[in-house]
Amino acid sequence: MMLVFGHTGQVARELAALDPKAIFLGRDRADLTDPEACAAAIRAARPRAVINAAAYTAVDRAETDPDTAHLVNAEAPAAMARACADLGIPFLQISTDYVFDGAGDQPRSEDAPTGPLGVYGATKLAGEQGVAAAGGTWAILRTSWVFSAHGANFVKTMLRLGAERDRLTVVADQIGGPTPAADIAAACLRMISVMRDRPDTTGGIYHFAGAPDTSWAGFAREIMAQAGLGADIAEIPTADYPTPATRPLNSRLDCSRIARDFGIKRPDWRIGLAKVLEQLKDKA
Ligand SMILES: NC(=O)C1=CN([C@@H]2O[C@H](COP(=O)(O)OP(=O)(O)OC[C@H]3O[C@@H](n4cnc5c(N)ncnc54)[C@H](OP(=O)(O)O)[C@@H]3O)[C@@H](O)[C@H]2O)C=CC1
Ligand SMILES: Cc1cn([C@H]2C[C@H](O)[C@@H](COP(=O)(O)OP(=O)(O)O[C@H]3O[C@@H](C)C(=O)[C@@H](O)[C@H]3O)O2)c(=O)[nH]c1=O
Ligand SMILES: [Mg+2]
Repeated sequence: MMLVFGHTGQVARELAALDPKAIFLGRDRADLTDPEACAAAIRAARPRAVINAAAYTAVDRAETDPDTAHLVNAEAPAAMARACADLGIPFLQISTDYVFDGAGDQPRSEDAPTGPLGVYGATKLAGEQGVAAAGGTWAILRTSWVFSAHGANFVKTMLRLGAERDRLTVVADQIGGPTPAADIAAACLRMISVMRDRPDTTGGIYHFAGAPDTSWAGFAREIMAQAGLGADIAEIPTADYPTPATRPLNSRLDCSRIARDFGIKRPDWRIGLAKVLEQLKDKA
C-alpha cells in the first residue's frame, strides 16, 4: 500500500483518482509543521512507498511566514525521507521550477545551478537537499505551473476573472510549462513502480513539465479560447505586476532525463486543459 502526504491538494486529489487504495494523510492526520509526527506516521503505516504531495505553496504568503514554510517544505520532507530510508522503501518528493533564478532562455537540466528568488523556492530547495542527504531510494520530481479542476490555480483564477472582465493584463515575460496535476500523479506512480524494480539505475532529481513552453499570457489566452470567454489578454512585463515574491523569468525545464529513465514524455498541457474544463463543466 502506498502512503501519500496531502489529501485536498491538486496532485493528491489526482493520485487518489488513480490509486484509490492508497492512504492519504491530510493536515488533520499529519501536520507538516511537525516533521517528527510525519516520520512517525510512516513508521506506523509501514507502506511500500511514500509520496509527499503536501507543501506550503502560497508563494507570496511565504515571504512573511518563512518559519512555517521552512518546516513544511524543508524539515518535513527530510524527516519523511529519513523514515523511508530506515524502512528501505522508496520516497518521492515533488519540487518546483522556483528553485532556479530564471536567468537566460535555455531549458535547465537537473544538475543546473539553483538560485531561488524567494522563500518558497528557497525552502523547497532546502527540502530537496534534506531528501538527498537522507540516503535510501528517493526521487525528486521538479514540476511547474500546476493546474487541475481542484484547489487554487491559475486556470481557475483566469476563468473567474475572464467571466468578470473584458480585459485582463497578464505577464508575458515569464516562460514555462503548464503541467496538469493528473499527469504529475501518473508520473509519480510510474516512477515508484520502476524504482521498486530498478532501485540501482533510477532515482535522483527529475524534471517534468507540460509542453509547449509558453508565457502566463499565452496560457491565459488558450484558457479563454478553450472556455469560450471573450476577455482580451493584454501582455505586460513582470515589472508591471508587482508581487511580494519575485518569480523566475525562465522556468523552462529540460525533461529528457525522465524520458530516458522512466519513458515518461512531456504531456501537451492544451489537452490536459481541455479535460480540466470538461471536469469543471460537470461539477457546475
Ligand atoms: N501548485 C503549483 O503550481 C506547483 C506545485 N509544485 C509542488 O507540487 C506539490 C503539490 O502541489 P499542489 O498539489 O499544487 O499543492 P496545493 O497547493 O494544491 O496543495 C497543497 C497541499 O499541502 C497541504 N498542506 C499545506 N500545509 C500543510 C501542513 N502544515 N500540514 C499538512 N498539509 C499541509 C494542503 O493542505 P490544506 O488543504 O489543509 O491546506 C494541501 O492539501 C508541492 O510539493 C508543490 O510544491 C511544484 C510546481 C508548481
Ligand atoms: C492573477 C494574475 C496573475 N498574473 C501573473 C502573476 C504570476 O507571475 C503569474 C502566475 O500567477 P500565480 O499566482 O498563479 O503564480 P504562482 O502562485 O507563483 O505559481 C507558482 O506556484 C508555485 C507553487 C510553483 O511551484 C510554481 O511552479 C508556479 O506554479 O501570473 C498576471 O499577470 N495577471 C493576473 O491577473
Ligand atoms: Mg498561487
